[in-house]
Amino acid sequence: MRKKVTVVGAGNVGANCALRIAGKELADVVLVDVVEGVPQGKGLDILESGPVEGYDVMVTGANSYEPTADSDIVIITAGFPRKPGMSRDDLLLANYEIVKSATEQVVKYSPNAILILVTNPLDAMCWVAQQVSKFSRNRVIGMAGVLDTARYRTFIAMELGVSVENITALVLGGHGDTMVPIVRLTTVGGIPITELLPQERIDALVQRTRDGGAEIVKYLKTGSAYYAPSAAAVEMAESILKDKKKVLPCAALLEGEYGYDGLYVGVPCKLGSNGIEKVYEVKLEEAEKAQLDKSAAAVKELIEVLKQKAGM
Ligand SMILES: NC(=O)c1ccc[n+]([C@@H]2O[C@H](COP(=O)([O-])OP(=O)(O)OC[C@H]3O[C@@H](n4cnc5c(N)ncnc54)[C@H](O)[C@@H]3O)[C@@H](O)[C@H]2O)c1
Ligand SMILES: O=C(O)C[C@H](O)C(=O)O
Repeated sequence: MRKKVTVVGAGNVGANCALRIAGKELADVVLVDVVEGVPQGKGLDILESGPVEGYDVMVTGANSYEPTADSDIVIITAGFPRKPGMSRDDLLLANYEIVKSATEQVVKYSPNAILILVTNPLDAMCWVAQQVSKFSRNRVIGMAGVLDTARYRTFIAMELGVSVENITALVLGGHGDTMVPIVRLTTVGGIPITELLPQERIDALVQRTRDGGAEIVKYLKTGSAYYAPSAAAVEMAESILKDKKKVLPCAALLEGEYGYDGLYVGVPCKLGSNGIEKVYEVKLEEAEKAQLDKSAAAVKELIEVLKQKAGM
């Protein structure tokens, strides 16, 4: 039977996720949004691209969750994007309400689905979805590390004038200003980046990566990035749908790994048909672990706010 993916939120990220999933013929797609007509119109528009592009899957849109029943994967993109001057954390309480209600509906109709969260602030929204769904941690996964790593790889490739395909890198931690690109494990065609660039250039690329989301917000003014984010979310969905077992940085609920418990933090995970099939614990140097601690503490602070203000 054909796979089914629901994308909640038919805005910039959601619609591009739907388009990419259809384009790769990964699954039938149901787009859901609260705005009447938008998911229906965008769904039909994507469907009508099929004859030209040469894909053949069903794409529909709805304002309710009945049509989403028995989805294999649900990608949650519903919620406000930030505007210039805002941090992702400023979206916490507004997007909490949205993610909570969307998750309740999703779970009702697709109790066996794997959830991929995109809505910001990402790590806190993963926690909300996991608390509400009560799904085991392998089935509630956050998209951030694939995007952050993609940006880091892009900037390195631009700096060195080499193919982005040659850059292997890993970004750990929460999807915020404290994310942790691991320079020590960054290679260019197998060569450590530390042998190719002076420290101050590396530091600048790391900082640009940390500011990567804000850089796009500054250009766009009305919202945030969506082409690279949708590509990243769909890479994760593809690995799950095709049981590819790719090792990708994902926000995962840690249960003691890296010394954290009950927190979503970006770490390398194996993604297969059961969702997160393994969390990899990379040996970190002291300074790297200190940075990761700082990043995890920032995520924890948001969870505390949710516990206090929203009674989660
Ligand atoms: N994790 C990441 O790396 C990452 C990357 C990009 C964007 N984001 C986040 O993804 C979210 C969406 O970004 P966007 O650019 O697509 O925004 P957008 O404004 O284009 O789209 C959001 C959509 O959500 C819909 N929506 C609102 N409440 C809803 C609900 N209860 N049910 C269903 N749909 C609802 C809106 O109507 C809108 O169509 C933002 O929170 C943004 O910060 C995260
Ligand atoms: O920066 C944002 O607000 C959106 C997203 O998290 C991103 O990194 O592009």
